[in-house]
Order: sequence, then C-alpha cells, then structure tokens
Amino acid sequence: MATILDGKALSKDLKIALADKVKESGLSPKLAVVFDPKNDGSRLYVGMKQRAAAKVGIATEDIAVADDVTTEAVLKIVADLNADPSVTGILVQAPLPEAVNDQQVFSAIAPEKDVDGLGAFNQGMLFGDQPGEYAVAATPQGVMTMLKHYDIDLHGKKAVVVGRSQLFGRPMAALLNNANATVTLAHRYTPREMLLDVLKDADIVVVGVGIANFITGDQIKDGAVLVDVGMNVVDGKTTGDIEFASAEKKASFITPVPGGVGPMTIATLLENTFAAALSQEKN
Ligand SMILES: NC(=O)C1=CN([C@@H]2O[C@H](COP(=O)(O)OP(=O)(O)OC[C@H]3O[C@@H](n4cnc5c(N)ncnc54)[C@H](OP(=O)(O)O)[C@@H]3O)[C@@H](O)[C@H]2O)C=CC1
Ligand SMILES: Nc1nc(=O)c2c([nH]1)NC[C@@H]1CN(c3ccc(C(=O)N[C@@H](CCC(=O)O)C(=O)O)cc3)C=[N+]21
Repeated sequence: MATILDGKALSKDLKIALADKVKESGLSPKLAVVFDPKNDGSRLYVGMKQRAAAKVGIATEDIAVADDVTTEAVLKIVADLNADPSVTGILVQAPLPEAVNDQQVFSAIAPEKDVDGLGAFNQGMLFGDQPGEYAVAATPQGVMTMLKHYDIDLHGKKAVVVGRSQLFGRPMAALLNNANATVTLAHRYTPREMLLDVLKDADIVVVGVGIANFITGDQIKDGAVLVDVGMNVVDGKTTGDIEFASAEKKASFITPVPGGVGPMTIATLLENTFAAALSQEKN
C-alpha cells in the first residue's frame, strides 16, 4: 500500500509559515496574473491563487485578456507590469488565446518578476544548474519540495518524466537531473513500446500529459514513486493522469489528485512571489 504524498497538508503548513514571514517582513508583495478568462481551467486556478494569496498577505491583480488579443498587446501589458514598482511578481497563466506566442510573452517578463520561472533567463539558469537566486516553475519546484519532505532520495535513481511543457515537464526534467537522477523525458513522439520499456523499471515517474488514466499500475515496478501532475475532469470529477486504484497497490509513494501536486503549485508560486519581494527590496 503506497504512502500518500499529501500535498494538501504540506501546502497548508507552507502557507502558514509564509504568512508569518510576509507579516514580519513588513513588505506588501503583489502578484499580477495575466490570463484568458475564456479558459475554464485558468479561471479556476486564478481564483484559487487569488484566495490563497490573500490568506498569506500577498495582494493580487488579475488581468483578463480578450480572446482576440495579439502577442503585441500582451507584451505591452507585461512591459507595463515590469515597469510598475508596486508589482512584485508576474504570472502569465497558460494557455493564452491561440494567436498569442506564449514563449515570447514568458521571456518578456523581467527575470526578477518572473515568479513562475517560465522565461528564457530563469529556465537557462535552471538548465545550467547555476548558483544564486532565481525562480523555478512552481509545479516542478513544488514536486521537489514534496519529495524532499518525504525524504525520497533521487541520487542515482532512474526517473521518467512524461510531458515536456515549459511550465512542467522541461523544468521537472532539469530539476531531477540537477538532483543527480538519470532522467528520461517522454513526449507525444515517444513510441508506446519505448515508454512502457522505460516505465517498467523507473524508480520515480512524474506525469503531466492531460490524459486521464494514462498510466496504470501494471506499467510500473513495485515500490516506484509516482507523482501525478495531470488535471482532468471525468464525469464532473477531477482526476489525474495515473489510474490511482491500480497504481497505489504497487507504488511506495503516490500523489492523489486532487490534493497532491496542485496545492503545492499554488503554495510554491506564493513562496516565489515573496522571495521576489525580498530580493527587490534588497536591490
Ligand atoms: N497540478 C498542477 O499544478 C498543474 C497541472 N497541470 C496539468 O498537467 C497536464 C499537462 O499540462 P501542461 O504541462 O500544461 O501540458 P501541455 O498540455 O502543454 O502539454 C502536454 C504534454 O504532454 C505530452 N503528451 C501528449 N500526449 C502524449 C502521449 N500520448 N504520450 C506522451 N506524452 C504526451 C505532449 O508532448 P509534445 O510536447 O510532444 O506535444 C506535451 O509535452 C494537464 O492536465 C494540466 O492541467 C499543469 C500545470 C500545473
Ligand atoms: N504559468 C502557469 N503556471 C501554472 O502553474 C499553471 C498555468 N500557467 N496554467 C494552468 C496550470 C494548472 N495549474 C494548477 C494549479 C493548481 C491546481 C490545484 O490546486 N488543483 C486542486 C484541485 C482543483 C479541482 O478540484 O479542480 C488539487 O489538485 O487539489 C491545479 C492546476 C497551474 N497551472
């Protein structure tokens, strides 16, 4: 029977500690979120972030973009936020409307305000495992915080990451590599047989593809650590990319969906925002 990686409980503790730190600092951090209000997931997550931020003393400013917005118009919004001294952190919620070049927008965020670590500068720092302070994407960073909390050793282990988005898979693979795991990064063009072959003896599997029950218990080895980033709604119920019932019988540790990676993502984003406020105050 697997130990549950309880992101909900851990994120609660992190937010209590963070609220104290924000209060003691006397700072007034503000997180600006640019998002597409037509995207249901975005509306849901923006609301969750807003409520969680308020509880720890971080102000939020949510900027909804029209569905015909252009890349240039979003770049202008980001430029204004970069120049606004009252704005500590900027999050561009993916996906933006189809016509917008997300990557170009992510990289236009001033690195010191890029609290989701999606811009080329911060991703480059992560890829190169550079020393110093820089923001790392909240989802993969939250996964690493959870693994550390449960003393899960990554050194020399075989890790498989499925999904290679800018906000999850790519930084996830970089973090596991920096932790000295041997990492396979699978994606849509990974042949099914090859995926099954790497999964069967993986010590840790982190999946975020957005396909319900994409990974089942029979595909993983006994004792594997399973982290489910997936967020799908099936018959009105939120479910992950891992078929929990069959997988938890073989895994040593497993995240639930909901209650696993999601809450850690939000807590980590808020920690990144406060860290940005501290470094901006110093400079
Ligand atoms: N809990 C949380 O905090 C978060 C949850 N999510 C959830 O994670 C999931 C992924 O989101 P996101 O990272 O934005 O991913 P994207 O939707 O941007 O990309 C999906 C990724 O999965 C890969 N993929 C698609 N089909 C397959 C397949 N059959 N086999 C292997 N790989 C495949 C794609 O490969 P390719 O690159 O080749 O197209 C791509 O890299 C979603 O359900 C999202 O809601 C996302 C962020 C945070
Ligand atoms: N720049 C950017 N950064 C992101 O981090 C980002 C993004 N864009 N685009 C969309 C995804 C999605 N995402 C989630 C955050 C929290 C939960 C979460 O807390 N979910 C709850 C359940 C919510 C429910 O029940 O539906 C849970 O897992 O317990 C889920 C998904 C962040 N994203």
